Amino acid sequence: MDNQYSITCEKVGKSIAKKEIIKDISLNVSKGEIFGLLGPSGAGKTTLVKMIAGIDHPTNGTVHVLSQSMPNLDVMNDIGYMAQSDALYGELTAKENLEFFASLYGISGKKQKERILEVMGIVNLTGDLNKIVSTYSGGMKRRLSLAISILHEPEILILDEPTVGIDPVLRKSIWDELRMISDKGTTIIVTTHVMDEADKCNRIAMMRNGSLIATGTPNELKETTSSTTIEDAFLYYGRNK
Ligand SMILES: Nc1ncnc2c1ncn2[C@@H]1O[C@H](COP(=O)(O)OP(=O)(O)OP(=O)(O)O)[C@@H](O)[C@H]1O
Repeated sequence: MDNQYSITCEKVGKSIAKKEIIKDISLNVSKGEIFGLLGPSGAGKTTLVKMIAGIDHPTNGTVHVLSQSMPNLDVMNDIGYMAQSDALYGELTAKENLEFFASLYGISGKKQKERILEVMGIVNLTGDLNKIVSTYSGGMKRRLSLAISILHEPEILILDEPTVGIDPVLRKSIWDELRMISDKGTTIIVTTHVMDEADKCNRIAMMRNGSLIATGTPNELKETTSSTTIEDAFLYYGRNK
């Protein structure tokens, strides 16, 4: 196994109830990259990231994360996963939510207190630490979910539509946070259907109907298709593949 990559998918396929949802996907993600999976609703982004996160099995092919074949319980401790819908305890405060998840990761005592303050600082929610989560706005919940996913300082961060339903100002602040996290060496996979977000990734894989239609840096994809925007490049590949 070539371990220059943090994540490798080789000929990955997934069928559910005889329907082929993911078709023959191969991709590599390098350490410290922000890798975007871009595609319309139903393209298969969530299904693919669940297999990378080790929550689901491929029907065909292999997924390796940190050189280990997935699913693998040990590697799952090195992964932070933020699902599409927030998995938070609404009746508890943000601090209580963070304490619960920190305990699950075996972070306790002084380290737990420090880390909770650190991640809430990163997502700009320090002043809201003691508020009940059900009183949070949608954007605040998304940011709290992000804080939880990075609590244990995972090497790999998998974010399924982290900015869906979030206004442009908050979206920018989340992207600034992601850039900061990746600069520290964390490998990030992020799914999105927002074309201008894809432009912020180091590399993108464009998905449609369960297949990859193109992979490259945003500039490569635009230059190869003589497009000025990622949206035009996506439309080009959609027409021609
Ligand atoms: N458990 C399941 N049973 C049957 N079909 C499923 C199941 N999970 C996903 N699918 C189908 O697989 C396809 C891909 O779904 P997936 O959620 O991976 O897409 P997506 O690109 O993440 O879309 P979105 O952006 O809307 O979340 C869809 O057609 C969906 O209906």
